[in-house]
Amino acid sequence: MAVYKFYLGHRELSKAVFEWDAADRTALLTAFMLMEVFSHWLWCLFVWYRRDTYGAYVDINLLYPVWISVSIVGVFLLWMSSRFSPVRSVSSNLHIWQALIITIYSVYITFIVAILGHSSLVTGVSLVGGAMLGMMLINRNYVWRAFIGQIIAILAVSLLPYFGITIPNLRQLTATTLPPSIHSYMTHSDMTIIKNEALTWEGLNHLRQSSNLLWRSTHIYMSLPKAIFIIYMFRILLVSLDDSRRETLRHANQDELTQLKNRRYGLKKMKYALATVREYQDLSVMLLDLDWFKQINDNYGHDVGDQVLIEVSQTLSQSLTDKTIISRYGGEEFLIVLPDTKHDSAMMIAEQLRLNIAEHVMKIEGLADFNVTASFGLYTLTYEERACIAQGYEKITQQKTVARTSPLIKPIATQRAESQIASMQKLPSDICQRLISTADKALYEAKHRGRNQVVSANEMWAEKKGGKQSLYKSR
Ligand SMILES: Nc1nc2c(ncn2[C@@H]2O[C@H](COP(=O)(O)OP(=O)(O)OP(=O)(O)O)[C@@H](O)[C@H]2O)c(=O)[nH]1
Repeated sequence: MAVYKFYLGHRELSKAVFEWDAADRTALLTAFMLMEVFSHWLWCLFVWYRRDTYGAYVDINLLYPVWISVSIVGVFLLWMSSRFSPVRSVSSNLHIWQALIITIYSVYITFIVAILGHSSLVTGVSLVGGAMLGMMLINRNYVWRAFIGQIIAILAVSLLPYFGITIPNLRQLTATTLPPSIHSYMTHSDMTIIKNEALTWEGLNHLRQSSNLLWRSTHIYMSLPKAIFIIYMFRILLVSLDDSRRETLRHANQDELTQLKNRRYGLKKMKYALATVREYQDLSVMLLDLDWFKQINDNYGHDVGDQVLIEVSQTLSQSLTDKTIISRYGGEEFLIVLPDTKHDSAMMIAEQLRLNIAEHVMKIEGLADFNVTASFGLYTLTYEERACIAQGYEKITQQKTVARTSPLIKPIATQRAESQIASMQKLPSDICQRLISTADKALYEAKHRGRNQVVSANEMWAEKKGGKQSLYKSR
């Protein structure tokens, strides 16, 4: 078993523990149980060693059978943990062992809780913490059943005295206050002390305080280390969950080959950029497509094609700022969104990118150096056009809303909610697609004009005769 890996940091350890196979995790849980049982055994030893002092608060006659029971459970768990290697190969056996271990532990903990006088601290930590730890390490169904069984058993043990059944208890009862008439409040053991010795008020008080101190310390000793350990394990689990969540998100948003954002995430970021663009800010969109990329694949092979895609992606990332949204839109096509960028600046950026790609020399082992080029289609959505689109869109939505609603006056809450929605949806939902398809038309034109160049859809429209063109009127 890989428990020796505790020298690892908690992040590494978390990975290691949760990647272990089921038999190792069961063995780890057994080791935890064993440590707990051993701590109980040490407590018995301590009380027995100081029996002259603690004999007044602990039932020493009962301590011996308890000690023997704790020892038997300890030896049994020790034997079980040594049996995991053979069990590992037969997985069905492992399930039986898991069920057995958790049942024995539940019965044992119920016994300890009852025999110690139903400490709420020990009960709480054992029930909740033990179940949490168990669920992290072994079959959750077994732990869940054991948890329910333990609750029923602890409830039963607590209620039995009300049905006249007395359960042996290690804790000797002592008076907790000094009433005016001592005899009517004394328990049997206190009465014995009073009969044998002349008990003073201070003596009784001392007895009460010492007893409380012993039992409180016992409950803390039996609960806190376990609670700290379980919280530590839980932290490890959460670290591991955080890591895997981050990893999943990274995979969901990133293109595996180029490490750029993927199409889905690029579009999501673009939508967000459009929703948060400020008044008087323009937004530019570029589509970039490598030229004659099929020939690269055909001439040099798919691996070289992949390498080209990686290097072009690196050139893009290195040439653009963090604010720019760069994503792999398709095979050899990239989508670049420049928030708060005017048309002229966007043209300059695109031209610079084109040069950077064209000047980058592909050095591939076993092949002569070569260069690739790219064509660019660009479109800038100016704030004036955005305002026009938003206005037109608002009119349409208002008309639709009036047609749908009754002439009755709407409640203020509804009006407020509607105006909020309207302000959030200022632009039509297909705006991203429109922007991209407009940039795509410019890209097509760039290919048509001979490739390795930047074409702006805004300039294309300006050059065209016959009326003003715009994103929603250009068909
Ligand atoms: N190596 C590699 N090739 C890819 C990948 N994705 C798409 N391709 C290839 O990219 C090529 C694109 O070819 P075309 O669409 O004909 O474009 P082109 O050859 O670049 O020609 P133009 O765009 O007209 O300049 C196809 O052969 C695809 O198989 C990829 O991830 N890796």
